[in-house]
Amino acid sequence: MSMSRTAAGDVARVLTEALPYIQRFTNKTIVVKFGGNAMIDDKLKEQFARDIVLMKLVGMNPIVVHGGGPQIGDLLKRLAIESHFVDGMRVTDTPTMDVVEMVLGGSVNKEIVSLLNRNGGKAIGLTGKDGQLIRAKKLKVTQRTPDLAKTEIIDIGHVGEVEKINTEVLDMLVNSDFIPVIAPIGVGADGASYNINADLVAGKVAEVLKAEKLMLLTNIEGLLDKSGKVLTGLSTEQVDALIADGTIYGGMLPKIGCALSAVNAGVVSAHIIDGRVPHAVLLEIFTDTGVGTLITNTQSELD
Ligand SMILES: Nc1ncnc2c1ncn2[C@@H]1O[C@H](COP(=O)(O)OP(=O)(O)O)[C@@H](O)[C@H]1O
Ligand SMILES: CC(=O)N[C@@H](CCC(=O)OP(=O)(O)O)C(=O)O
Repeated sequence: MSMSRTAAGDVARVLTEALPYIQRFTNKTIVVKFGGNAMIDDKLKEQFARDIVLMKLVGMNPIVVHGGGPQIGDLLKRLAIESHFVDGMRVTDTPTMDVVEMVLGGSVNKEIVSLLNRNGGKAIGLTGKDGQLIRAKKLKVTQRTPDLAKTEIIDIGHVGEVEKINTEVLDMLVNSDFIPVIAPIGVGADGASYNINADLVAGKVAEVLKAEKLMLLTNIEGLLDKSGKVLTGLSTEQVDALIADGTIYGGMLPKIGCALSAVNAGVVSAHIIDGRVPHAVLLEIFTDTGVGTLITNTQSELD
């Protein structure tokens, strides 16, 4: 197939632009959270898989952590089990936990593994139970009483927080050129299963592996301000103010919380990216045009 001179020029420009990024990120760990909402379109899923495989082929170490909230919601609905959220976390009773484990550890995880493998990668799917990858404990949630007079602890069931990530399993896989695909299910000291928000797992994995980047793919352009405009870059202090005034709420709360704690723990940058944009991952990694919101600890990165 022949190419016009302009098209060839465009391709050459894009490839040249990619070169410094390939050099900068060789051998670096990049944790990508694939959100359940970004996972709905077949074409986007295929493009996502190709982007991850490409990263691996040029020498980066991508690690995928996936969500599956909408997919869990669909099965719960078919089973006529009601579900609701507190601060972006699904209240998880025992029947709900069974469904969460079935959907995240089963169909969703295997679909992503299979997509990566079909596109030339070597992917291995894991839940936090495999090799005790994610040790978890029950998450304690505090909420203000309706009269706002005091805070109280509320029970949201089998929802966990990460206690420890067992990096041994991940190191072993990455050193053998596998792409780990992690479902956000934790295991307690007694073997119990915990439902963990996928953003929180991705953040912790990025922290313990001292990742270069944490990329959170979602179904919105990025972090929006009060007027609905994307905030392209912001520092930790700015985020605190946006939470306090209610601009950040619901599912964005755990996302921002984990992005902040990751950059505070040494991850170079965290990105909230619009997973509805074709090849969003590729654009973020290999081009000068960032997509979405960048959160970093270093002011210079934002200038
Ligand atoms: N300031 C904000 N900017 C953008 N989205 C926000 C903001 N505050 C709350 N949200 C909500 O957070 C959602 C993203 O979280 P969530 O639905 O849990 O995504 P995912 O399934 O990808 O993890 C957005 O679709 C939006 O409804
Ligand atoms: C505790 C909690 O809320 N767990 C999530 C786990 C899946 C998830 O995080 O999926 P998304 O990233 O697609 O939202 C849930 O049950 O939906």
